[in-house]
Amino acid sequence: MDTDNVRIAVLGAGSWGTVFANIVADAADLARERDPDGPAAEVVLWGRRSSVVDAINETSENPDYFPGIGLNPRLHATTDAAKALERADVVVLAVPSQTLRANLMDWRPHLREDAVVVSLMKGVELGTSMRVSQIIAEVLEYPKERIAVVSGPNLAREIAERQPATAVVACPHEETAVRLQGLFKSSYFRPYTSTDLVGVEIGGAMKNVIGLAVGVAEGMGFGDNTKASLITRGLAETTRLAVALGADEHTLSGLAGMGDLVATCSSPLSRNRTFGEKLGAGKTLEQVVAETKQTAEGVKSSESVLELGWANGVDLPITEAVVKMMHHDLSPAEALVAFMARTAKPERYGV
Ligand SMILES: NC(=O)c1ccc[n+]([C@@H]2O[C@H](COP(=O)([O-])OP(=O)(O)OC[C@H]3O[C@@H](n4cnc5c(N)ncnc54)[C@H](O)[C@@H]3O)[C@@H](O)[C@H]2O)c1
Ligand SMILES: O=P(O)(O)OC[C@H](O)CO
Repeated sequence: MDTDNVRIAVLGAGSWGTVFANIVADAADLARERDPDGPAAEVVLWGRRSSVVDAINETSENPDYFPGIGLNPRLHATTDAAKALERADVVVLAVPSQTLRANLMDWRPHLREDAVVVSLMKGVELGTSMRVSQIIAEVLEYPKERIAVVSGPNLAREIAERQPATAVVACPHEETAVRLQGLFKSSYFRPYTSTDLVGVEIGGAMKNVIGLAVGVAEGMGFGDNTKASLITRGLAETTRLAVALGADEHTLSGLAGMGDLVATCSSPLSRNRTFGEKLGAGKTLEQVVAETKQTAEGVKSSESVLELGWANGVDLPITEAVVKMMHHDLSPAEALVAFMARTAKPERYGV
């Protein structure tokens, strides 16, 4: 991949795809401002719905997700995936993790053979327990040098408002991560690089599951001690799984681990935390599902994460409680009793 006149396609015009495309367009403007004769990046956003795509092109706004927030006027959108992917050097994926495999099969014929593919997704596939980068590698048959992930404390709405934020761009091939970092760095978005793809992806997927648990605690009326306990033990659980899968434990105390966990578990903007909160406050699962219009990845990924834990001999008690509440009719009150009755242990993350 060359950074000269790079064409970037962002696939998925939901909340994060829209905001990320905007970051990249703003980053390109900044690069142009600094070096008017230098290379220029061009960004195109693919969305399913023509009403959203038309609004972005005509008003530089995504009225469904961020009414009233101006997007970069250079950001162009299309409903034609083939057109978005035409000549795209970098393809950024922002659809729900559970639909990705089918989406990639459709998009595969239009992808350039040498494109770099970047996942913004925070989930683990049901049925296979594959991380998103593994799905990409399998479906597209791309080498690891051309598959990257961006993750971190990135609540889309705050970044739509151009509030300062940080993230991690991870790729086992450091050179790719550094090139992407250059393309994604704007005045308000600061990406760091990492080569620990596994740690970054597991951190992103598991913070959604722990966010659900913290939301349930919030909904049940518990205070900060309970939430801090879940966050801290949630991080221990996340680290345990990530390390068992080959990650560096330090990644989990970074932005894609603790950083994202804290943002998700503290913020009313988090869909996962909000989902859990409604359940904890007494709504039925059916009611909460019906009210949730956007992707709350942790609901489905809790099951695949738990299976990943079982397959690797890793105990994931918070994840297990979440799975029982989300999929096996265990009430939040019953989950709490079972959780607190567990055998006493030392604090180390490894147990
Ligand atoms: N929203 C955030 O703050 C945020 C931040 C970082 C990462 N993420 C991650 O980004 C990913 C996308 O989340 P989002 O927040 O943009 O979700 P969203 O629900 O806001 O948007 C999802 C998008 O995918 C589209 N979509 C749904 N089903 C589809 C299908 N079958 N085929 C193709 N497209 C489909 C929707 O139309 C929508 O445009 C998730 O993995 C999420 O965890 C979200
Ligand atoms: O709204 P959530 O719970 O999907 O979280 C959004 C981002 O992943 C926070 O970093």
